[in-house]
Amino acid sequence: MKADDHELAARLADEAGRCLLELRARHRSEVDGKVLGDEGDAAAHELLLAALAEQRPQDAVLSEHGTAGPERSGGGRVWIVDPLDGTREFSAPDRPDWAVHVALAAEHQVRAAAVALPAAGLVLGTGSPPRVPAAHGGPPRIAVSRSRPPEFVAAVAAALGAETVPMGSAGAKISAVVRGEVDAYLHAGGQYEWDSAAPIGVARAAGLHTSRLDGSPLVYDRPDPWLPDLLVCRPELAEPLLAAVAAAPGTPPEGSS
Ligand SMILES: Nc1ncnc2c1ncn2[C@@H]1O[C@H](COP(=O)(O)O)[C@@H](OP(=O)(O)O)[C@H]1O
Repeated sequence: MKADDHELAARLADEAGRCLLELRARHRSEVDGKVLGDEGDAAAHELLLAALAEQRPQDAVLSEHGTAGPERSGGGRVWIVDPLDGTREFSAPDRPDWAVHVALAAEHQVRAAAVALPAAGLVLGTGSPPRVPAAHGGPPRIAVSRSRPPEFVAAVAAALGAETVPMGSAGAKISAVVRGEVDAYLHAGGQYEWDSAAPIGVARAAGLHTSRLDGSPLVYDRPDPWLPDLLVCRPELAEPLLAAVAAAPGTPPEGSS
């Protein structure tokens, strides 16, 4: 770990977020959503890869849009980045639920991370971990994908007397747990390491529970970046949520990789 890895993660997430905001403002009325999303993905990816090549030339990089730097070597330093998480939401007018993810993993764990929420003017990072607000006291609120909520989530919510809150972007949903806007985020059905590495790093640093849906730890920098399910929640909800997931019909088989 270098002393300023936390600071670098936060600065790069912020810079990529500003680039995306500027692009979105400039092109909003001219191009369709798909083109805007593709341009945003490419611009933020190039910015992050150029900055990491300059600042950390000896580290490997795994981005949603390609790899760079030295080969990944089981457990070495690797930056896992998602230049634009929530591309669909970025491409829609005025939606705030999209994010930039920058994480550094070593020994298969996230060691430093930052998530920019550019539309909210926020960067959450491990350098000064956010404080999770006190529980709101009402029924638990579970964030789920807007477009692909897991089928079993209704049964899980019913078991806990919880309500579900559809939202885009894994980073925005995990940040919503960190910020106390919801109490949990549950995902199944598919995702890659870059979708969760940075926000999971921030959530852990903030003291939240993070795991796979079978309760096992989230492991990063594996040869195959497929990481299909996860749970982030307030610590007191982990046990009841994991039990409800295990009991719900149609949940992923244990340890599904
Ligand atoms: N079943 C699935 N398979 C692959 N990726 C998925 C997925 N469900 C969600 N994701 C990815 O996870 C991120 C958050 O999705 P959602 O908003 O539905 O929760 C999105 O990343 P990108 O926007 O970076 O592509 C999306 O592509």
